Amino acid sequence: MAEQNDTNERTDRWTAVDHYTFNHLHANKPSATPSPSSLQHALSTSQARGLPDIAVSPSQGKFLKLQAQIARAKNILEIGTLGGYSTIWLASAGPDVSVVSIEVSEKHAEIARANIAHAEYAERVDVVVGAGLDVLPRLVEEVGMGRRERFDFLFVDADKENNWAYVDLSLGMMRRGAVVVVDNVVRKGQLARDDTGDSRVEGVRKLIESVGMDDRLDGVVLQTVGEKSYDGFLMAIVNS
Ligand SMILES: C[S@@+](CC[C@H](N)C(=O)[O-])C[C@H]1O[C@@H](n2cnc3c(N)ncnc32)[C@H](O)[C@@H]1O
Repeated sequence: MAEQNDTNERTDRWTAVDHYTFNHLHANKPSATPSPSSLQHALSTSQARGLPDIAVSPSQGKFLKLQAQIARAKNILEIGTLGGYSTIWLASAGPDVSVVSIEVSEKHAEIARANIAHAEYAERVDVVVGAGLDVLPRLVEEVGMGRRERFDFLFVDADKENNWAYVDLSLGMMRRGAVVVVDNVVRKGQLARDDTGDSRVEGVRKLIESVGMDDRLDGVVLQTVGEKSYDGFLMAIVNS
């Protein structure tokens, strides 16, 4: 029965709503930023180069852009670049926005840089190749030495096992009132189970429980459905 979704898989209805709304609110709008053609280019070159189809959806990308604008973010940190699709959305939050995006794969980073350049954001985006756990301490040191500004916005979308380590490390270089967004935290509802044996679910549970115990952060999880199935974001604000 079409209206039911017992397996939590994507449905045509969720996809149709995403397409309908995104087409009206962005893709068919002449003034849309980033340009729909640059977004499509990023997705099609990523697919042609064999990257997995695990970028945020168009509507989720726009949500990230709007969240960054609401936070008046100028310095954005992203962990997990893939082909640069979400990076392009984040860079589009304003002409004075800079993005540092950390990616462990040299190949992904190379594709991302080309996609970001095609979208005309290369001057404001630095794709850093390396494992998040190696790169973040270097950035913390640079911020501590005053060689780099504090970040206003963090988007975490890499290996889920290290979600909390990424947020914990990044807090040392974020300003008070900064926003943290972590993708893929609901995982088709597996989040509420403690017996999955899935290290990614365990990574997300550690994130949720750690944020809940940490007075530096105030957070919430929003469940989402859409063309990328049933999942959700953790959003938090940095209190201190
Ligand atoms: C879900 S994809 C990112 C999607 C991208 N944020 C988007 O929406 O367009 C996850 C990316 O994280 C990268 N990654 C995995 N482990 C990592 C690590 N330890 N450090 C940095 N990046 C990592 C993967 O290579 C992959 O490109």
